[in-house]
Amino acid sequence: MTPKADADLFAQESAALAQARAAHADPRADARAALADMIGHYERLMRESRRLIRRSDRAELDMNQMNRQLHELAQQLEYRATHDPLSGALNRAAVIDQASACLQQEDMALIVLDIDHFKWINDDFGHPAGDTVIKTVVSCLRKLLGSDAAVGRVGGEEFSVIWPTADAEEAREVAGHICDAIADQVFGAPINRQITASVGVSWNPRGTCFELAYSRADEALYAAKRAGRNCVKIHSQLPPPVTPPPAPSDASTPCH
Ligand SMILES: Nc1nc2c(ncn2[C@@H]2O[C@H](COP(=O)(O)OP(=O)(O)OP(=O)(O)O)[C@@H](O)[C@H]2O)c(=O)[nH]1
Repeated sequence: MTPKADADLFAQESAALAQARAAHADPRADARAALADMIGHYERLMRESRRLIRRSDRAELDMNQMNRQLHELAQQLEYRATHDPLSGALNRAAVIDQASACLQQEDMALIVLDIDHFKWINDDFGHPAGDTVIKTVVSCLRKLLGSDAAVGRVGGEEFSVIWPTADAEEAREVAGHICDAIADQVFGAPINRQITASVGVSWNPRGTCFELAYSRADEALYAAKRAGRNCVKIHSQLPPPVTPPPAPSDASTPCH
C-alpha cells in the first residue's frame, strides 16, 4: 500500500482524532461531539478489522489446504518416479540410486532373482495371471523380509533385494530363504503349479560401484539358471571363468 493510499484510507479517522485532541486540549470545547465522532469511527474500524481478519483466516485456510494438496501431489510424483506401477516395488532407477547410496556407506549384499520359465506361465495361464505372479512374488518378499526391505523390480520378471550386511554368510542365508519362500508360495487359481525362482548373490564391500555389484549378482543368477533353476548361487563361490575378464585391482574400486 502506498503512503498516499494509506493516508486516504484513514483520512476521516485522522480528522476525528485531530478534533478529539483539540477538544481534549481545550477545556471549553464541546467534547461530547468530538467523542461521538470518535466512537463512530472507532466502531467502523472495529467492523472493518473483523471483516479483514475473517477474510485473512479464510485465505490462510485455503492456503493450508493448497499446501497439503501440493505436498500430497509431490509425494505421489515421488512415488511414481521411484516405484513399479504393477507391483509397488522400487523401479530400476530407484534400485540403482538406493544401492549406490548404500554402497557408499556400508558393505552390502545384492540379491537378484528371476522367476523360472515365466514365459510358460504367461503362455499357459494368460498375461493377467503372469501379472498376478509378479505382484505375489513382491508381497512374498515383503512378508519375508519386512515392509522396509528395499525390494525392487528391475526387469520383466527379475527382482532385486538390497541387503546391507557385513556378513556374507547372512546374505547367503537370506537368499536361501527367498528361494524357499517363492517355491512354497501358493499362487492360487488358475495357477495350479509350483513356481520357482533362481537367485544370484553378490556380497560387496563398502565403496564398490553399483555396476560391479550388479554384474556379479547377475553372473551368479545365470549360474543358478544353468545349474537347473530353483537354487541360489553366490558370486564369490563361482568357478573362475575360463578366460577371466580384466579384473579390477581392488574389489572396492569405484567404476568410472
Ligand atoms: N505377465 C507379464 N509378463 C511379462 C512382463 N514383463 C515381461 N513379461 C514376460 O516375461 C517373459 C520372460 O521370458 P524369458 O525371458 O524367456 O524367461 P523365462 O521364461 O522366465 O525363462 P528363464 O528365465 O530362462 O527361466 C516374457 O514372455 C515376457 O513377455 C509383465 O509385466 N507381465
